[in-house]
Formats: sequence, C-alpha cells, structure tokens
Amino acid sequence: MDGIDHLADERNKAQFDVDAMKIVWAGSRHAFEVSDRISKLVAADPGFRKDNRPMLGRNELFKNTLRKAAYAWKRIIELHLSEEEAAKLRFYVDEPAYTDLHWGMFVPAIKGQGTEEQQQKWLPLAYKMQIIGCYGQTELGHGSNVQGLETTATFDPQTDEFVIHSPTLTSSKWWPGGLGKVSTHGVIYARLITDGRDHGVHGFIVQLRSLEDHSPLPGITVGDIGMKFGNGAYNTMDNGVLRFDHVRIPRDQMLMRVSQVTREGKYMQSDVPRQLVYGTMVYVRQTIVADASCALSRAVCIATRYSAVRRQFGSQDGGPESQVIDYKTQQNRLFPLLASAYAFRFVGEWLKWLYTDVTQRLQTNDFSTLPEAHACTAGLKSVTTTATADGIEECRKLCGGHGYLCTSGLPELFAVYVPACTYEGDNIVLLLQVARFLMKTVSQLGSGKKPVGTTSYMGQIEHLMQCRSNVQRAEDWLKPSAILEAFESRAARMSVACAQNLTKFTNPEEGFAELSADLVEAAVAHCQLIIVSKFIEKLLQDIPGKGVREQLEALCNIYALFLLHKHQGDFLSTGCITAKQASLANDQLRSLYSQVRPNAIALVDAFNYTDHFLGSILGCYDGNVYPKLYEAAWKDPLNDSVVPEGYHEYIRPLLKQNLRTARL
Ligand SMILES: CCCCCCC/C=C/C(=O)SCCNC(=O)CCNC(=O)[C@H](O)C(C)(C)COP(=O)(O)OP(=O)(O)OC[C@H]1O[C@@H](n2cnc3c(N)ncnc32)[C@H](O)[C@@H]1OP(=O)(O)O
Ligand SMILES: Cc1cc2nc3c(=O)[nH]c(=O)nc-3n(C[C@H](O)[C@H](O)[C@H](O)COP(=O)(O)OP(=O)(O)OC[C@H]3O[C@@H](n4cnc5c(N)ncnc54)[C@H](O)[C@@H]3O)c2cc1C
Repeated sequence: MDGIDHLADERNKAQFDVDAMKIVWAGSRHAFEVSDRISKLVAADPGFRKDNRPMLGRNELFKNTLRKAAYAWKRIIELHLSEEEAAKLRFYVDEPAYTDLHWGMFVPAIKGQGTEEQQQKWLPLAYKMQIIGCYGQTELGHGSNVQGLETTATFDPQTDEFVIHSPTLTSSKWWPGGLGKVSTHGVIYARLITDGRDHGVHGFIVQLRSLEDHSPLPGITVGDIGMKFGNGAYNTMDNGVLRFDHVRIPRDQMLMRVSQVTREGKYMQSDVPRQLVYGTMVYVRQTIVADASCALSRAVCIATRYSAVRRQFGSQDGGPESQVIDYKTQQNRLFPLLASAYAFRFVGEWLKWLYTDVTQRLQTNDFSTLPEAHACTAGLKSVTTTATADGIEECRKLCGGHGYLCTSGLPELFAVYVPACTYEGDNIVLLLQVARFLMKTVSQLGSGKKPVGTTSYMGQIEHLMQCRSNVQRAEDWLKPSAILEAFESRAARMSVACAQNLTKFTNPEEGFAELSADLVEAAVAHCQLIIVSKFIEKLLQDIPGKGVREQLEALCNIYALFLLHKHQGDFLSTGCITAKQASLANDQLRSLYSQVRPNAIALVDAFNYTDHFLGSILGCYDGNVYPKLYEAAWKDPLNDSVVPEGYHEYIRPLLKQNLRTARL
C-alpha cells in the first residue's frame, strides 16, 4: 500500500535476536528454511488465493477446494517436493480438504494397523493418490463410545470374504472427512463377526467408489452430511454419511497387524495389545497438539499486531491516543495467550518425541509405555485444543469490533478450529481417560512400583502431600523449582483426593461416574503440569541468539503464573500455596508483562507467518490496517451496486406505502 512499516517502531524496541527465535520456534534451522521457503512459494501463487472463501456458496466453495487440492498435488510433483515439503505446502495452503484425512489418517491407519504385505499393496497406491482414502469410524449413533459401533463385518468362509453391513440407521457412518464426495476408499471400523461370535471393533479397507467414473459401488449409499458452523470455514470439507448393504470385500482387506482371521475363519490375536486398533487416534492426537500452537500463534499474531496499531483514549493536548496494547487489561488477556502458543509449541515437540519413542518400542514388542502415550496424547490434545479455541475467541474480542469482520481472519480461524475440541475424541471424554490412568497410578503407589515418565513426580508423594511453598517475595516465583513444586503438589493432591473419595464407593465404576467432574479437574492439573515442566526443560537446552533465552524464560513464567492465578482455587484449597503467595504471583505477572511488552511484536514476528497465511488485515505485517480495511469493504459483493438488488421488490414498495400512510 504506502510501503511504510507502521510497526517499525515496535520492531525496533525488540531486545532479542528475532531470527534466532524463528529457528527456536520452527524447531531447527532446517525446519525453518523449509517452512520459510514453502510459505513464500504458496503466498506468491495466485492459485492458492483464499480471501474469497466467506463469499462463496457451498458448491462453488467445494469445487474451489478440489481445484486447489489438485493444483497443490501438481505443484508437489512438478517441484519434486519431499514428504516434509509437501506436508508444509498443504499446511500453508490452509484449507481443510479431503487430503488432510488421506494423508493424516488413512495412510497412518494402514501403516499402523496393516501387515507388511498390506502396506506393500496399499501404500504405493495411496502415496501416488491413485486411491484416495478416509477414516470411517464414527457413526450417527456412536462416536465417543467406539465399542458401541454397530457396523458389522461378518466373515463368510464360503467365499473367503467379509460382508460389511449397516444394520440400523444409527449405524450409518457419519462425519468422516473426505467421505462425502471424494474418497474412493476408506478404513472402515466395524464389529468383526466370525462363526456367530462378535470380536469387537476392527479396521477394514473398503472400496467405496468406482475408480472409473467415481460412482458408489453396489450396496453403498454415500453423501455429504450438510453445512457446518461458519461460512466457508470447515465447509470446504465433505464430511460424509455412508451406509453398507451387504458389501463384500476380500478377507485380506481386514487390517491384520493386531489380529487376524484365517482362511478357515479362525480369529487369532497377535501378542500386541488390542488397543493398537486405536493407534491412529493416538498418532493424530499427537499432531493436533502441535497444530494447536499453530492456530493459537496465528490468532495471537493478529491480535498483538492490531493491539499495537489500535489507539483508544489517553490523548493529552492533542497528542496521540494510547496504543491498546499498553492497557494492562489487554496485556493480561493477550500475553498469557502468547506464552501459551510457545508452551504448546514445545510440548508438541516433546510429544512428537514421545510418540516416535513409543512407536519404536512397539516395533520390538515393548508395550510398556503405551498407556502413558495414550494418556499424554489424550490429555494434551484436550487441554491444548480447549485453550486454543477459547484463545482464538479471546483474540477476536481483543480486536474489538473489527475482530468480528471476516477480513480480520479470526471468525474463520475460530470456525475451522473449534471442532478440534470434539474430533479425535471429545475433550471431556479424553480427560476421563487421563483420570483413569492417574487413578491407576495412585493405586499402585504403595505397591513399590515406581511411577515413571510424566507421573514420576508421584514418586515423591509423601513430600508433595505435605510441602508448603517457600515463596516469600514476588521474584521467588521466577525460580523453576518453586513453580514445579506448586504444580506438582497441586496435581498430586487433586489426584490423591479423588482416589480417596473413590474408596467411599463400593462400586468403583459408580464412584468414577459420580466423581467425574473432580476427576476431570485432576486430569487438567496433571496435563498443565506436563506443559509447564516441558517448557522448563526446554530452557535447560542450549538456546543460541542474543536475548532469546531471556524472552523464553519470561514467557514460561507468564504461562505458569497465569495458570496459577487462573486456577488459584485449586492451589489454595489443596494448601499448596497461601493467599499471600497467590497475590505475589500476580505481582510477578504484572512485572513480566512489562518485560514482554517491548518485545511483543518481535515475538509474534518470530512465528514467521506470511500475510497470505495469516489471512488477516488486522494482523498484516506492515500494520497499515485502516486503508486496507476501507478498501476491502468496497470489494464486498454487496457493494457491487450502489442501490442493492431487491430495492424495487422490497424497499421501494415499503417506502411508498409509508408515504401513503403518512399522507393519510
Ligand atoms: C491430520 C488430520 C486432520 C485432523 C482432522 C480431524 C479429523 C477427525 C477425525 C476423527 O475424529 S476420527 C474419530 C475419532 N474418535 C475418537 O477419538 C473416539 C474417542 N473414543 C475413544 O478413543 C475410545 O473409545 C475411548 C474413549 C478411549 C474408550 O475406549 P474403550 O471403551 O474401548 O476403552 P476403555 O474401556 O475406556 O479402556 C480400555 C483400555 O484401553 C486403553 N485405551 C483406550 N484408548 C487407547 C488408545 N488410543 N491407545 C492405547 N490405550 C488405549 C484405556 O486406557 C484402558 O486401559 P486400561 O485402563 O484397561 O489399562
Ligand atoms: C469436524 C469434524 C470432523 C470429524 N471427522 C471425523 C472423521 O474423519 N472420521 C471419524 O470417524 N469421525 C470424525 N468425526 C467425529 C468425531 O470423532 C466425534 O464427533 C467425536 O469423537 C465425538 O463423539 P460424539 O460426536 O459421539 O460425541 P458424544 O460422545 O455424543 O458427545 C456428546 C456429549 O456427551 C459427553 N459425553 C460422552 N460420553 C461421555 C462420558 N463417558 N462421560 C461424560 N461425558 C460424556 C461429551 O463430553 C459431550 O459433551 C468428526 C467430527 C467433527 C466435528
């Protein structure tokens, strides 16, 4: 526009090396270089334009998504992009599409649950996109309760086939992304029945559409489930409905890594735990945690830049008004979100490591860390997506009225993001899984079995049950040991209190149901401890770059102390800290906000988002917000004509009628 950087003064205030922080954020120099190159490539390509999405009707919107997905694939092939680069390209194209499920769930399901042979047969086809797949688990009647799924896969020994069937309306598959209009195949979850016996839910590769003309195969009824929350947004995705009427598939299309059905129809189980059937969900939950940091950082980048541009009140003698970012209330809402974005980034990195580690162990039949991996992925998915969805909405409010405009980018970001609280496991249902894991851990404390990994803090249960924080001055809250002890003792005491209350029930399941609200809170406390401790561990690493460590320390302290303030009821009622110490934490938070304030713009610049990816006038890099908002308004289709369509039919007759009435 005017070529001036309206945020230059803010950028000049930075007290750290932004380029070094970009590398910390990306994870490595290599990751930064790939991300930087691919994001610029996407931003510069008009084929990936996305600013028109809110204006398009469903059919147009969907066709546009198909075009983009095909174009993205064309570019991936033309440019010989690696798997890593291709994934980045899809990320920066930033449009929910069937490809997310193909690459994100269909391929991982085959990799995780298929035998070597099955992988060799199906993966090359999927990698070349000669088949397109979805993940067909949820049904109209059951989503969370996977064991309640009704679709059946009955083995027919005469033909060596499974017969896939939807026996009831509620057994219709409902929700799978990419299913409605695109997928040719699906990994479909169904109850395996052999010789009249029900062996529970298993995965099957089922062809759904003809590879010649895309029509549904015989016995298959398939379509889209209809418009979802928000214009544009997730409506680029064809979430589908699917019914089977005795559809036959060859026996070797059951995913047979975990269990097998022989030619004779005998059901056999490998040594691997049955829960590996749920393995794809563990994988995806892990990726969702890393994605949370992307979505939150994007919203925070928009809200931070705009808060520095926006001025309200405080003008004296005709001088400039105050930047809204200087209001302490704005900082108290914004900076903890900025800190959370960094915290989720680092816990996401760690979770990726944990997942890789458990996968390697599984390959050598070591299943010992699977329960922890399940609890961590489930719990962190829940806590980070809830905080991110709430955080995006908070960022919208932080941008005042303009945040409500689609051109702010925030309404669409929220609408696309908010189902993350539900998909891949409803967040409450997942926290209850964490609570079960915690109750088991507590119950084993007296047995001599040493808790390991993320529950190792429970090894010092006697200390944690009676310790009192020794914080005396606000600065004492800057000590990682003070923070860790407070978070560990809060989590331990909440879990132990639940475990003690559970003993009052003769039926443990009844007790679990009755105490489930408290159990969820104990699970949240445990997960928040993991996030805080992984941030602190990150700071123990070598962190190059002038001032980078200092900024990260401030953000880590903000994250922890803000949580402590928000959940002070927990910390006080469990006696981990005193009211005076809670108040000192608050004093420290204020001073941390002042420390972050001059660095705020540079801290969001470190995310290295292009204007294309941000998709927000309020968050644009140069901060030249008002001319862009003004210009964009005139591009709205409603402004194509000065007098609106419909004037002659609906406005003019009204006005004329009022004139006649007035004359009477
Ligand atoms: C990149 C992709 C883009 C994202 C796009 C998003 C697309 C969205 C896709 C989807 O949503 S796919 C569908 C996802 N569906 C769910 O997440 C369903 C949630 N429900 C469940 O996961 C499970 O049913 C449950 C809630 C965990 C309960 O399962 P179940 O009743 O079978 O188990 P329990 O009796 O409670 O537990 C038994 C035992 O198993 C352990 N366990 C449970 N899940 C797992 C797991 N995933 N991995 C390992 N272990 C697991 C559980 O802890 C119990 O252990 P023990 O207590 O017996 O030791
Ligand atoms: C955008 C989107 C994309 C999706 N994509 C796919 C896909 O690709 N493939 C696929 O298979 N599925 C997909 N799903 C389905 C998704 O996985 C399920 O919706 C999700 O697992 C939640 O299950 P549910 O809908 O049955 O919720 P319910 O379980 O019906 O939840 C309703 C309410 O009941 C509560 N509740 C349920 N059980 C308990 C309990 N035991 N204790 C306490 N409270 C409980 C929940 O907390 C919630 O408040 C998608 C969903 C969405 C929204």
